Amino acid sequence: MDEKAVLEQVFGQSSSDSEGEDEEVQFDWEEIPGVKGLWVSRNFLSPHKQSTLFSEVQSENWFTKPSNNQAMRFGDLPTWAIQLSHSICDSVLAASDDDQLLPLPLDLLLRQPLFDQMIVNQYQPGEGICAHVDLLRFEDGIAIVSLESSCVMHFTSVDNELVSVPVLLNPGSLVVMSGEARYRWKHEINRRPGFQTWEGRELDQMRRTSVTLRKLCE
Ligand SMILES: O=C(O)CCC(=O)C(=O)O
Ligand SMILES: [Fe+2]
Repeated sequence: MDEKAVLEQVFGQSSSDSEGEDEEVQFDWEEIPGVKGLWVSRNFLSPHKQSTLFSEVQSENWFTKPSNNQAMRFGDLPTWAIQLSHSICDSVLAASDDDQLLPLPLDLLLRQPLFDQMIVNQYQPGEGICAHVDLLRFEDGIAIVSLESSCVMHFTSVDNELVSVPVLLNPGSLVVMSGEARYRWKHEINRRPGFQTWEGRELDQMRRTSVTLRKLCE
């Protein structure tokens, strides 16, 4: 049985086979050259799905003033986050092809639950996150969904700080990191003036909301 058939037995048919056009899981994965294990899907969420997800986040009432900028959940995630995890799984699955690498390795994709920890960040213009490798208390296989404003996330090699790879995270995009990308590269969002340039142009900064999903180590 091929890989896709195994996955469909475990998860059922991916929603891309069964739902309407707007629900279709996009198949636009891009492997970032130079950073093994780093993949981006730029059209992961349609504009309609982005606004639905954003409303779901806002209706949690976590971000009632700008100084409240982060919410964390462990264990049981809200229903919308579980649905988001399923969409991530479907999207990775949709990339499976006979001899193509999957954006997330199969053993990570098959674990249950796929994610049991979530951080939602809401960054005002100018705010970002310092270079870091995610804590080792989290397993391999991390996903980040971006909403509202684009930003450039820089990946810097732990072994050679001079090597920095910029990745554009547009609203509706999904990033997954595993293996080297997760353990051997730091990621950072520096939104101070001069650091958010893409294709020679400084990005217009607005508020940015991100949903990061991870799995705690057993
Ligand atoms: O907000 C983001 O896009 C990244 C968040 C992150 O890297 C983290 O919480 O570890
Ligand atoms: Fe991180």
